[in-house]
Amino acid sequence: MEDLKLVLVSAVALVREDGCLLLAQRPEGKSLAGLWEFPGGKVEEGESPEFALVRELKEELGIDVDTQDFVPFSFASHTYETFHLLMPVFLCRKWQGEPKGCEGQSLAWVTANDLVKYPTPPADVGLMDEFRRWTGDKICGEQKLDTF
Ligand SMILES: Nc1nc2c([nH]c(=O)n2[C@@H]2O[C@H](COP(=O)(O)OP(=O)(O)OP(=O)(O)O)[C@@H](O)[C@H]2O)c(=O)[nH]1
Ligand SMILES: [Mg+2]
Repeated sequence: MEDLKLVLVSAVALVREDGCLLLAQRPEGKSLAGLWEFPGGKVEEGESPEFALVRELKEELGIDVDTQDFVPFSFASHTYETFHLLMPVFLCRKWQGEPKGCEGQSLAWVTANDLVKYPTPPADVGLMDEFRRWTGDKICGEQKLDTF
């Protein structure tokens, strides 16, 4: 267990003006295929998590983002069978372009309430709960969706 390699993956909660969150479905042939995840990918040698995310969002979704528009949200630390995943998750509400599944993956804009209908990788379960709470706080705190 202690011999597992640490894999650093950078991911993002892209939140639309109406408060919906973008989920991407892992394509056939990849590990955890069919499960719904935060867009992102592995941080390569010499990259910052933010830069890796800018690159991944261009490759996977065809959108342009500015690292200044990333706000740290949370992170996952999860032991899989063959590696340990450390995944910072940023929040981002501003980007250029319309997200598309550039690698053949399906995309879905999901309300916080509907997140339960989208099965996620084991590492993401707590993060989805956290996102739901975060959204609930925004609405219950008399702040309307347009202040997201
Ligand atoms: N992007 C992303 N990866 C996640 C999430 N949750 C989670 O366990 N992972 C795991 O993180 C690992 C790396 O993600 P990835 O497959 O997106 O990496 P990548 O884009 O660089 O793809 P590649 O390695 O095929 O080039 C995978 O084992 C994946 O299952 C998540 O919410 N988003
Ligand atoms: Mg990826």
